[in-house]
Amino acid sequence: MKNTVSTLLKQKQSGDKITMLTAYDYTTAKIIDQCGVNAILIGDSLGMVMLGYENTLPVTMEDMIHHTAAVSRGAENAFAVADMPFMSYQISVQEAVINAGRLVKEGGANAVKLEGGAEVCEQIRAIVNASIPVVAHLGLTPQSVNVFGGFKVQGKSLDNARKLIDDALKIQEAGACAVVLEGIPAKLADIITKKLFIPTIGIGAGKGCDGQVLVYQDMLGLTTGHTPKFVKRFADVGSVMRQGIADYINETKEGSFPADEHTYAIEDDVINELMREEK
Ligand SMILES: Nc1nc(=O)c2c([nH]1)NC[C@@H]1CN(c3ccc(C(=O)N[C@@H](CCC(=O)O)C(=O)O)cc3)CN21
Ligand SMILES: CC(C)C(=O)C(=O)O
Ligand SMILES: [Mg+2]
Repeated sequence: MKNTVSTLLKQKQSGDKITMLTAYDYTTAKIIDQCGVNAILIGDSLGMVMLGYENTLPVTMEDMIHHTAAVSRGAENAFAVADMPFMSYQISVQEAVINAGRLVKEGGANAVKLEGGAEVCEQIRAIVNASIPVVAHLGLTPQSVNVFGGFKVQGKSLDNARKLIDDALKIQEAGACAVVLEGIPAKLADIITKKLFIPTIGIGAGKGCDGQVLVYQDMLGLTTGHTPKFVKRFADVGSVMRQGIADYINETKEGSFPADEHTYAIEDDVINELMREEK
């Protein structure tokens, strides 16, 4: 059965932790969906993990629709949430509604996610009024990387923490159905989670949140280089891939691949006739 906004709300109420992972393509979405993950995020992190950009800022609406459509076709049960890319919702409320609508209409998303608090409440209200569920995103909001001066933990000072609590209440009041809390102290996330009736989904925000989200390449050991402190590697799929690819190279070079079982046969009289003609 397809998960919905009310499934997630009931999970908060009953204390059943919400699981969310990112996906950017059909094959991966299908595996994640079949495992029983509650929600799939088509994150604008795709700019970094799928397209190789330095940050999420270059990601376009076309990129998001392309990947969201692929994931939606694989998300049979999981609630599919699509990120609104940088500059697709900041300029005006009208543009925000148009772009949210495209992610649902052309991408098949069940909800959209956008970054920010008080400053995007008008957009949240308008998108929700258009019958599109909105997930908010507070704390280390990666689209603000140039303001933060890097991917830095937020909400450590009293003023900043107060602002985040206030933003959380405001986005809830504006109609958000859930909120991602990213890169904030666990004890602050606990306070916000207790104050809100909508579910909080944490990434680098501790175990007190109503759910967790991770980028799947991070949790499966597919990403290299610096990984944020909040990443746990649940498997080392990167090593499995490297070994499989090394074996393919070796067996192809030495001639043991392809074997008879990977090869198509032809009737003897057909091949004999062909060979006679070739002589
Ligand atoms: N692969 C991947 N995983 C993610 O979680 C992710 C992306 N990409 N791209 C979009 C954003 C960017 N994110 C990031 C990226 C880096 C840090 C990071 O390195 N943080 C420091 C915090 C240092 C501090 O302020 O104390 C860390 O060391 O954890 C955090 C979030 C989260 N998102
Ligand atoms: C890290 C998550 C929350 C995200 O916004 C993304 O993957 O883009
Ligand atoms: Mg994102």
